[in-house]
Amino acid sequence: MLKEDDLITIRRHLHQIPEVALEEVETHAFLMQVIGMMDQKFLKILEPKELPTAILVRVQGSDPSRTIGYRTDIDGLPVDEKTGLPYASQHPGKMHACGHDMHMTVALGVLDYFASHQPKDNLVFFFQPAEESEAGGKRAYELGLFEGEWRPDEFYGLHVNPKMQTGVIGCRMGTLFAGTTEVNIDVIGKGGHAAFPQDAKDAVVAASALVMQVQTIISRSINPIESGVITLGKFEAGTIRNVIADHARLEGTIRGLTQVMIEKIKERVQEICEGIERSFEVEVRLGLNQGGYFPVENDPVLTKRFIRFMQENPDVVYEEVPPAMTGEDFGYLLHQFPGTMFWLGVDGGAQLHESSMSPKEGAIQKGITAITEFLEYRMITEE
Ligand SMILES: CC(=O)N[C@@H](CCC[C@H](N)C(=O)O)C(=O)O
Repeated sequence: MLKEDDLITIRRHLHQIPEVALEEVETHAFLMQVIGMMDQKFLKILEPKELPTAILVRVQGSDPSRTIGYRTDIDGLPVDEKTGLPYASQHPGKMHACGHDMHMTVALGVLDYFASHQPKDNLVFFFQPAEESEAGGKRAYELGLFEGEWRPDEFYGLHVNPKMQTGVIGCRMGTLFAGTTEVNIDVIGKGGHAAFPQDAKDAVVAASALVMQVQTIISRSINPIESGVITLGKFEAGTIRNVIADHARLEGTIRGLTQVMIEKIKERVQEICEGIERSFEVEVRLGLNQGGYFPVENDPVLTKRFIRFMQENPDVVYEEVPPAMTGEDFGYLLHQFPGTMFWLGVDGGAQLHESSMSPKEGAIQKGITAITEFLEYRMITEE
């Protein structure tokens, strides 16, 4: 059985080897190594060749009435780590700035427990590549990885929250996280000499106007009682100060707590792009890709039971939370299977995706305890 010190060693190693979506080769190999050291009696492992960095592990139940799924994501972000930790990322420009190293470690701890304490129900653990982009959950589903004995009747998963106290479990009925849509915009103008703007179609000016107009969608086009976000996090254009740029590239993300909100924002972005084309005499190519990042909607019955268990468990501090504008492709899996997503507090100082985000490792054992106790309780309840 993995002890708390082992789990911390595992987490630190995972933290040192972040890999971005669909490139999680070293992470996959290390996860397989740790899983391989567990008691194998009740385990069956699936390494799907169509999604080579994914791993599914099935734990055979002793008297199963259902199969319960538990998902962790495994990818890192293209962020240059600035924590100064002795076990900081060894992969330049990449970091577990979204805490997936913590997610994996908690999942390994829960799996290790059930590998040596046979559960009553079957369990399926899904080590999922590509949460931050490339929709790994949707890919896995569409590849048929959850068919037959791998099909969960219900699915659970967590996300760390650096703004909550270490080990606190946070959840809510209904929508927990927003749905997201990736936005890619290419503004194509005409380059020229900085001194002769009348002969060019400046892509920087057109793209800048586009950025400012897009920001009015939230303040002017949507009901202020409802929630939406549009962030254009990347703007690239130009080569040198005295050449007017012929091309600008914008990349961003739209977020809404309902699909209706996402559709409304998408429609307005499209209209603004058309307007920019006319007013600046440029071409605007808009790409919108939701991929599977649906709003994360918790199942009413399962989530009520989950919340009640956490509220009544003396080993757990539980907090009711508001919905968050973070996205999660677990939203896609929760559209296919009923389930619950929840936060695990890690008191990490900086926010998710910041280069100085540093979760408190005390959350690992607290998370494992809360989840294993919940799963054991779930297995003795009828419905
Ligand atoms: C928890 C978290 O931070 N998730 C990501 C998901 C990204 C979704 C997609 N690639 C997009 O940007 O639209 C997030 O940024 O919320």
